Amino acid sequence: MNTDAPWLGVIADDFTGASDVAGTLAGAGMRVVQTFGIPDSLMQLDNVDCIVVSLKTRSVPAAEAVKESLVAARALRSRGVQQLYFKYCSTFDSTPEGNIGPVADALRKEFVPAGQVTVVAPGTPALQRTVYNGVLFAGTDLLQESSMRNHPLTPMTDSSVPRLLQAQTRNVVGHIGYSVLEAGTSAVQSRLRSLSDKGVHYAVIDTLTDRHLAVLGAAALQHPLVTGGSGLVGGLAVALGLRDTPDSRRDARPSGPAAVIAGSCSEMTNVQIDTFRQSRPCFLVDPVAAAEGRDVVGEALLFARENLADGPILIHSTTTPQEVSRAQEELGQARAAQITEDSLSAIAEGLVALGVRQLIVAGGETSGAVVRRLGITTARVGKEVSPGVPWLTTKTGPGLAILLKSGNLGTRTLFLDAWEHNR
Ligand SMILES: Nc1ncnc2c1ncn2[C@@H]1O[C@H](COP(=O)(O)OP(=O)(O)O)[C@@H](O)[C@H]1O
Ligand SMILES: O=C(O)[C@@H](O)C(=O)COP(=O)(O)O
Repeated sequence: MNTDAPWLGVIADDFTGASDVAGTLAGAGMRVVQTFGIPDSLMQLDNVDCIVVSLKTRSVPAAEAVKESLVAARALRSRGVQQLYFKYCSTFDSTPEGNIGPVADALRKEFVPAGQVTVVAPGTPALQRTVYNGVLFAGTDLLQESSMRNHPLTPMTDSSVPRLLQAQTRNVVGHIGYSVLEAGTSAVQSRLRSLSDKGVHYAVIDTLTDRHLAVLGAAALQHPLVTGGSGLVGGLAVALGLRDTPDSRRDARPSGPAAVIAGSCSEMTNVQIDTFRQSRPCFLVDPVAAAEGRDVVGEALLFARENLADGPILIHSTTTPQEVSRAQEELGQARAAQITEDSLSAIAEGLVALGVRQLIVAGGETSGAVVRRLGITTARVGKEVSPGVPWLTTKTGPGLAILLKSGNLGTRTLFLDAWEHNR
């Protein structure tokens, strides 16, 4: 695609979710740039098909999330993007107050013609997230019975997407079942029109397969605003017919000393750390000890100095749900998260000063804290190591190959073998 203006402008509510969507678009042959924070008008973002803006708005107060998302959307529109995409988690990570509903409401109000329904499609089959009769599944588990029920910041205890969204908005939430998706694009378009005519503002869409997402992508291609997980951007790309345009994957990526920083307490991150630990050294950062005044940053960097020369190292606060509860009881949820994020981002800064040039960060909030601390504002999106997990090459801040891993994404050996994909 060679028009001057980018086709798609994505507003992602966390940094790993942004990487996920950026990797999906790059995998579909798009030229993608990922920004961390809102791009100002001077930022060079030329010759791209998609701009993915990473925000850290999933767990902040709703009013703040709305304000930032609107500014991001306006910045994207001022660069001529044809379609806006609000990317939230495939497990609909949110609280009863938001922030998915309030942000979507605000974007609708400014960018969607009155009376047009907006698509809501968290389902991302490539990540084993499917929506059936409006109910969200993570693999074979109902969302509320999956490990997401124990998330430190956004525990998910209901699986019904219409019910979750309706609690967050005064707008009317409807649903389109998978049989309509099976019937094809015209059937979906006509059902979307009929929901609009009935005064419905949001249509939660069943998505069980990539074929459903391709059908939905074709049906929603002309919508000024689309919302969902990373699956639907793949559907839009298929509908647009884009394949194999020259992309950024030939960028030379930095190599050199390698480290993992993990603040994600998700099930898969725990498994990935257990796998790494069998052959490589790990260091645990305890937020309670940090709150008591222990120099966890200094200790972690001493560990790094002693081990970096031998190969990748891992520094984590990742722990079991029981240990997270213990820290939260001691410090409060917000303070435990803040201390952890502050410690891990200071450690990341120290690691870069020690010469680390390949960095994996596990966890969306954690990635937000680390990337901000390192002063990185843009990155070119490259090879996916596994679905939703691409290497990025920083264009500002320290020259790094950086991989931002969502809590539950990636294979169990990711921390050991991702480095081979950074070539
Ligand atoms: N040991 C811990 N105790 C309490 N909170 C923690 C601990 N380790 C990490 N956290 C916090 O849990 C949150 C994990 O969220 P995030 O980084 O987005 O991971 P994920 O991608 O798995 O959702 C972060 O705010 C992090 O600071
Ligand atoms: O949609 C997804 O599953 C991911 O892109 C995502 O947003 C995951 O968030 P974190 O688990 O908080 O990294």
